[in-house]
Amino acid sequence: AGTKTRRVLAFVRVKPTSHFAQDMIKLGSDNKSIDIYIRKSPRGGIVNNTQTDWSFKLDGLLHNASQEMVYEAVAKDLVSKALQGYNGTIMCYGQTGAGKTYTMTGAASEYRNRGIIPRAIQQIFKSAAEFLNILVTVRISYLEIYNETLFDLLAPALGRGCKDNQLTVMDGPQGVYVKGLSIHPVSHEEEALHLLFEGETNRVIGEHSLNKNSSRSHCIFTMFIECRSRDYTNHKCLKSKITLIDLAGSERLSKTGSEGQVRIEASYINKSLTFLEQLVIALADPKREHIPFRQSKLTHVLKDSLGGNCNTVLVTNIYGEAEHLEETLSSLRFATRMNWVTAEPVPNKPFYREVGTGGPGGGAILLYYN
Ligand SMILES: Nc1ncnc2c1ncn2[C@@H]1O[C@H](COP(=O)(O)OP(=O)(O)OP(=O)(O)O)[C@@H](O)[C@H]1O
Repeated sequence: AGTKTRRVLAFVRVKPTSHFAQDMIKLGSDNKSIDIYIRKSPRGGIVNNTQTDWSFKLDGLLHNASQEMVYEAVAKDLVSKALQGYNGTIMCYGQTGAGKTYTMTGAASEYRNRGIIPRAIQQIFKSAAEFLNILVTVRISYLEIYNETLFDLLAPALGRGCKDNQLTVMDGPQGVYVKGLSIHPVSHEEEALHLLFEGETNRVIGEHSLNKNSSRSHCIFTMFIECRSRDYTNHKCLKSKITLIDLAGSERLSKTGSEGQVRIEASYINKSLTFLEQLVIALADPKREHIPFRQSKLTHVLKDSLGGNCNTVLVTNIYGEAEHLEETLSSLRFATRMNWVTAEPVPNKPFYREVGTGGPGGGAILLYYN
């Protein structure tokens, strides 16, 4: 019997605009393809040398889609699978200002504009409340990678750049983890949202010509989920994690007019995204023996999420305007590279948890074994 395989799902979300370049960007009527046409320019240029037409196949095109529609298409199934023991990763990639943070976290202005993270939190706690015999526990961490340094967004007191408290990526027997990163148990939706909000306020935000509130870092929000029977004589547990990643924006330095610190940040961002791309190319090649996970902090942290046993979804955020076509093309190329075939994820194995005094959730002494 052949091994079952699945693809990493690739969605593209087009930022709403009144200047959509209809003659250059054609969206497939089935919402599963995008064609790009670029007229040859006598001056040449990066995209104007030989090829003028491109066609990209996707798992879903999100155009004029509400936050709710995006969540339904991209995240809902992955989150319910997580409650059945499957790990899940959703990652937003794209040009600066194209809507990654809007997609992942959302806009605070209106409740209906909340993004994937708050909706995933809501789905988990809503499902947990509906499970009669299963107790769900959730823990949260929020990591930021800024200029190749790791920061704990939920423990700002440790200080940005404080040498004594540097976090490090470690390869452990249960996979990759970040040593020193705080992990917070949460028992209801509001508590989780509060942590998300706290982390958001600690992010590094910069301003440049394409985005007034530009995320200058990669941010990784992780929910560690554990499901166990409410029947205390049965200590079987099922563990999974959902990793939600808002990558820093790819950008051309000339376009954003960046200088000084912003320029330094941009070169770190671009370098780590290039390593991410190299990683994705290596993962997609079945003949490749060496997978370059350790090239950057981002690729190392994402080792399990991208290379491991995981449902993975990529959302590529693009602009619809002609002036951004070159970056749009490069983002779409990344999206289709990401669309590689991978092994079918399997649910994590249940394990037994010995509960000491205090009972489940109440300061129990915990021992893990498979
Ligand atoms: N689909 C959308 N609908 C409405 N507003 C949007 C949408 N996408 C993005 N925006 C708005 O555009 C602006 C830039 O978006 P956002 O900050 O999400 O971009 P980004 O890709 O995260 O950029 P960076 O990489 O610079 O952080 C924000 O004001 C955001 O609210």
